Amino acid sequence: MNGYKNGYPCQTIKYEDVQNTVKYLRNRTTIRPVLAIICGSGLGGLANTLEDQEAFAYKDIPNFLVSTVPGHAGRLVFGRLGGKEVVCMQGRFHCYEGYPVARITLSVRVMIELGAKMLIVTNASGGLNSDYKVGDLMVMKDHINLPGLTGINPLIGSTDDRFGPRFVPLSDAYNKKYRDLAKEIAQELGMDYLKEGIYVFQSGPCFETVTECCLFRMLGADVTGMSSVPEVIVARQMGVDVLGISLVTNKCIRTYDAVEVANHEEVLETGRMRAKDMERFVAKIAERVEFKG
Ligand SMILES: O=P(O)(O)O[C@H]1O[C@H](CO)[C@@H](O)[C@H]1O
Ligand SMILES: Nc1nc2[nH]cnc2c(=O)[nH]1
Repeated sequence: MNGYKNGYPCQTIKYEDVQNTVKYLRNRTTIRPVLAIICGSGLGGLANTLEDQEAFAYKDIPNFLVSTVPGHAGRLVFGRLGGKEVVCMQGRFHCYEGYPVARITLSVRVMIELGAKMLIVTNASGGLNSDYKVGDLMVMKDHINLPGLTGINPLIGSTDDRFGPRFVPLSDAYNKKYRDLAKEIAQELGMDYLKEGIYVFQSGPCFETVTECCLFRMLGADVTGMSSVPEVIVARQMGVDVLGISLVTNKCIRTYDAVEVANHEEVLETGRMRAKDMERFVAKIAERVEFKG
C-alpha cells in the first residue's frame, strides 16, 4: 500500500510480490546466486566484468522500480565472479528519487530470496574525515541512519514474519569477518588507501551545508552519502551478512569561504578513476568469501 500511516511515508512490501519477482527471474536465468552486489554511483562497471552474463533491464522486471540517476544503468546482471554465482544491481534506487524507502529495498529482498547469502553494498560518498582523500575506499564499520532516526525506515509498516523479525539488531550490521577479510585482501593488493569508518546516511538529493558537515563529523562519521543504509537494514532483517565499501568521491566542504562545491559529475569522475581497482577488489572478495551449507 502506498501512502502515509501514522504520519510516516510507508509502503508495505508484500511477500507474494517478492516471490513473483523471484519466480520471474528464476524462470529466465540459469545462475543461482550466492552473493548479491549493489553498484554505487559510477561503479556499475563491475557488473560488466561478470562471466556468463544474463542481464535484465529493471523496467522489464515485475515490481522493480526504474533508475533515474546518471551513473546507475538500471540492469540486474547475473553471472559469475571469482568463481561464484552472483547477482549484481547495476544501479540502485534512492529515497530522493521519490520512492518510498520500503520500495527501494524490494530488489534486495528479491536477491536474497534468490539465494544470496551475503550482500556487498558499494557507494560513492563525500569525505568528512580530514585524513581521507578523494579516491580512498572505506570499509563500512557502522552507520548513522539520520532519516531512520526521524521515522524513515524500510521496516516501518505492517510486518511479515516470513521476511524476518520486526525488531532487528544492528550493532553487528557490518560483519566483522568480512571487514577483516576486505582489509586483508586490500593489503595483499597493495591498496594502502583502504580505510575503515562510519557512513552517515542523509536522504539527499542536496549535498550538505557546511554546518551539516561539521555536525556529521561531530557525530563521529567519516563519510556521508544518500544510500545503502535501507538496503543493509533489509538484508540484516533477512539474516544476510553485509560488507559495505564506500568510495570517497569528493571532499565535503567544511569552511564557509571555500570556492569549490560538491557536484555529481565529480562523483562519477572519481568512480571512473577507481573503477578498475574496485573491480579487482570486489572480485577477490567474491573469490575468498566462504558460505556455510
Ligand atoms: O550512494 P550512491 O548511489 O553510490 O550515490 C551517491 O552519489 C550520489 C550523489 O552524487 C548520491 O546518490 C549518493 O548517494
Ligand atoms: N551526501 C553526500 N553524498 C555523496 N555522494 C557522493 N558524494 C557525496 C557527498 O558529498 N554527500
